Amino acid sequence: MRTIVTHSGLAPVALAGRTTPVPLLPRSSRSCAAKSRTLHAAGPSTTPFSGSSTPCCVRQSVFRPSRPSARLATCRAALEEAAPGKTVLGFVGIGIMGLAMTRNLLKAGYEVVVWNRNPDKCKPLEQEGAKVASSPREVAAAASYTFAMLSDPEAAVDVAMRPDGVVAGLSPGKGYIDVSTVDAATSSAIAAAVRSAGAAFLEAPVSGSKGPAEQGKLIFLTAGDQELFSAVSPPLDCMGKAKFFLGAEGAGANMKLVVNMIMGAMMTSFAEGLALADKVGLRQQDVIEVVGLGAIAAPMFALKGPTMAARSYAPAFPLKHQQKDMRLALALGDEVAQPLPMAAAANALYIAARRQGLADADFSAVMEAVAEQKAEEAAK
Ligand SMILES: NC(=O)C1=CN([C@@H]2O[C@H](COP(=O)(O)OP(=O)(O)OC[C@H]3O[C@@H](n4cnc5c(N)ncnc54)[C@H](OP(=O)(O)O)[C@@H]3O)[C@@H](O)[C@H]2O)C=CC1
Ligand SMILES: O=CC(=O)O
Repeated sequence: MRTIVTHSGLAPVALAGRTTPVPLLPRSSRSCAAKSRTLHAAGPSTTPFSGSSTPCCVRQSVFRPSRPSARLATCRAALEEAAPGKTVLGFVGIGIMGLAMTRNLLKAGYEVVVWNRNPDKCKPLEQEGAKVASSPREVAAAASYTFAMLSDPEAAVDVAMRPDGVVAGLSPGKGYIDVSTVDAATSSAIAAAVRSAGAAFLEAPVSGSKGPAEQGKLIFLTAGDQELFSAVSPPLDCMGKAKFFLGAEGAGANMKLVVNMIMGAMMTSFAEGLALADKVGLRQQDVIEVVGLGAIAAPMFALKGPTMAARSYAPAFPLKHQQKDMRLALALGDEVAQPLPMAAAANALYIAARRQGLADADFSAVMEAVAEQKAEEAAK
């Protein structure tokens, strides 16, 4: 696991312009930490647990953090480092990602309490040793640290704030880690509610899809309460290969939107290339190979190219979520007057694909918004 703190170092030394390995992982997480490295980069400092310092690159107007004094007043209980056999973890949102991530926590020996809106999705985890709760509040009440992996801002707010939501089960000494992809304002609103219950908050959206989630190779883009980041480093290490602490909440959400905006535009460009190649009589497989050998080679093209050529889109990253991310990134650009014409064009294609009934297909199904219709569909 690589840990990169671009905000304030967990170790005293931070070097600008390069990253330096610092073995900082706890003994209790040795089994997961075998794959880990800890790296620190320069950045402004903050008070641990306050989440109150704002890196110069993140605008207050974008993520609207709650008042630092309020946080310091409510977040005083010390957080114990999570360890298998000692710490109960919670997980709400057992979709494609939540299922794989919870499995890795169970495999590492953690006791995990889970909840999902559709309870059927918890059944495989129950068979693997998880306890199933009847509400998000019950999860948070039973666990020291509760993770959430939910579709979108609306779901994230609802599961946190509803009467039997996560916040109702929180108290001092507990923490809430929202790993969903949401916008900074949503994350800040949830953070404020969590802190008003005396608990700590970490936003920790992930880069990496179903495969990396299954393999424990996600990249966590975290921000918020740094003491919580330290406390949950062992479980993060079980689920991921790298983790960044980026500062006050909002920075992780913004980083995730930047990364996924790039990914979304790359995918539409790739789909257009495959479609054009087909139109002019080139073999798509040859295009994939040529692209893979040159400067624009990307793991995503190598992974998705063959299935796109086969017009097959089993969902790993649902298209509706990629379109949500484009929408949120465009709103962020709007807020800070950053033109994003490529992202806007790509977003229009994802919307077109949604209209074609492909919201639940993999996001590579944006291919269908640009490619020649399949013969059987054209015949309808
Ligand atoms: N799949 C991927 O490759 C990646 C996804 N992400 C992000 O992770 C998040 C989850 O993605 P993924 O697992 O793929 O998505 P899924 O669609 O598989 O899962 C979504 C989860 O959210 C729950 N949910 C949705 N709406 C509500 C609601 N109103 N109340 C309660 N629960 C709700 C669903 O419950 P139910 O089962 O009952 O519908 C389900 O557990 C998204 O924010 C996505 O952008 C990030 C990185 C990679
Ligand atoms: O959010 C999706 C991903 O692959 O990362």
